[in-house]
Order: sequence, then C-alpha cells, then structure tokens
Amino acid sequence: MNDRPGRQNYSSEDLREPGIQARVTPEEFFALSQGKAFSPAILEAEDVPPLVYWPGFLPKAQADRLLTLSLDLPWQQQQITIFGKQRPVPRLESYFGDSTAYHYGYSNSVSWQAAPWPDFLADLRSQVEVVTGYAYQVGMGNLYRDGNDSNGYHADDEPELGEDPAIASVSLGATRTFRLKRRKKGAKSWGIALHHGDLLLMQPGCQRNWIHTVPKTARPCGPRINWTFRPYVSLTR
Ligand SMILES: O=C(O)CCC(=O)C(=O)O
Ligand SMILES: [Fe+2]
Repeated sequence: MNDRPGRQNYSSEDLREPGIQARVTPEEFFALSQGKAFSPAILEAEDVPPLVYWPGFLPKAQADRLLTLSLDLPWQQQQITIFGKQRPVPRLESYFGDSTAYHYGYSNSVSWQAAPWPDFLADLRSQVEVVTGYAYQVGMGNLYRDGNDSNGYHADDEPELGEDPAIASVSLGATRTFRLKRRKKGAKSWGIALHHGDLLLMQPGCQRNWIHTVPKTARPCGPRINWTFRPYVSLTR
C-alpha cells in the first residue's frame, strides 16, 4: 500500500511507548536520511547502532526560527590538548543546563559551566523529552561554521552523564553526515545525513558500544547547528 521506506501504516506490533515507532531494516533506516519519507523509525537488525530517527521532526518554520535564535547565542571555541599539544576545537560550542553547577569537561582539557537555558531552547528540550520519553538536564550546542568544521570520533560517556545515557540530537541548518561505528579498529561505519529539523535519539547502548563523528566535508556547505540534550548526574552532593 505504501512503498516508501519507513512506512506510514503501522501494525499493532509497531506501536511502542513513547510515540509511534516503526521498526525498519538498516536499508530502510539509512534511506530515510535521504529525505524519502517522513516517519519515526527504529532500527532493528543485528549489529546496528541503537538509534531512533525522526526525519523532519521540526516543521520548517520552527526549524528556521530555532536556527536564527541559536546563531545569536554566544558561541565559543575552546582549546583542546591532544598528546600535550594545544589546538582549537574544530567547531564552536555552547552549553546550557538546569544548574550552573553542572560542569562538563572532556579530553581532560575542555571545560564548561552550564549557562541558564534560553527560553526557546528550554522549550525545544521539553518537546524532545515528550517525543523521546527521556528527561534531559543539559544541552550542548555545536556550531559547524562550514564543511571544514568537524567533530572527531568519540562517545559521550563522561561520568556526569550517568550510566549509559540516552542522548537526543536536533539538527539545524546545513545537512551533514553523522557517522557511527563500533569501537574496534576497522569496524564498518553507518552514515546518516542529518537535515534541518531532524531528531535523532542515541538510545542507551550507543555511547557504551559505539563511537560517532561528524567528518569534514569538501562539499560547499553553510553553517549547521546541532543540539544534544543529555542527562546530568551530580557526582558530588
Ligand atoms: O553534531 C552532531 O550531530 C553530533 C554532536 C555530538 O556528537 C556531540 O555534541 O557530542
Ligand atoms: Fe557526541
């Protein structure tokens, strides 16, 4: 009846809380990111990253507005120390949270203190919580100014995020490829083209067993902003 990947018609087996999720094959799932269907999808196969994907989650007008508001925020370029050498992080970042006590650091060099949420971002966080069924206390922004900005392979597995967190990602602006692979050397990688307004949920298991990247691209491309909404566990009381 419906020959598009991701299907618009669900059987009762496809219905899962929260929201409606269609279980699809990797072929269907990764085809979704080529803009062929609008439908939330959960991957179901052996050895695929535990992802749920809502292509076109935000209506275009809302995504446009969020992009404009996001670009207006203060963005910073931190320095990262790799093998004892300092160099700038290859993108701009910003960090918001429920408490300014929510410090966040990675690679033993980059350090952030959460700023209070701007209203539009707190609203987006709530919208994402409802749809994904998880609660998030902090939001990390990445601004990739052009195809030369990137995010190297990593997992978001800092202790502040708690055991095996669920992390939700909202993309705005230029389309960029988000790539995941198992931690072992030479592992096959899966790539999803994340578009303006897409929502992707990295379910528990993703940070523990997989790493992800946003590689540079030689294709001319404008700015892209990605918001990741994350849990935060206070390590000290
Ligand atoms: O830009 C993205 O899509 C991913 C961002 C990311 O991996 C992160 O903020 O940890
Ligand atoms: Fe990440």
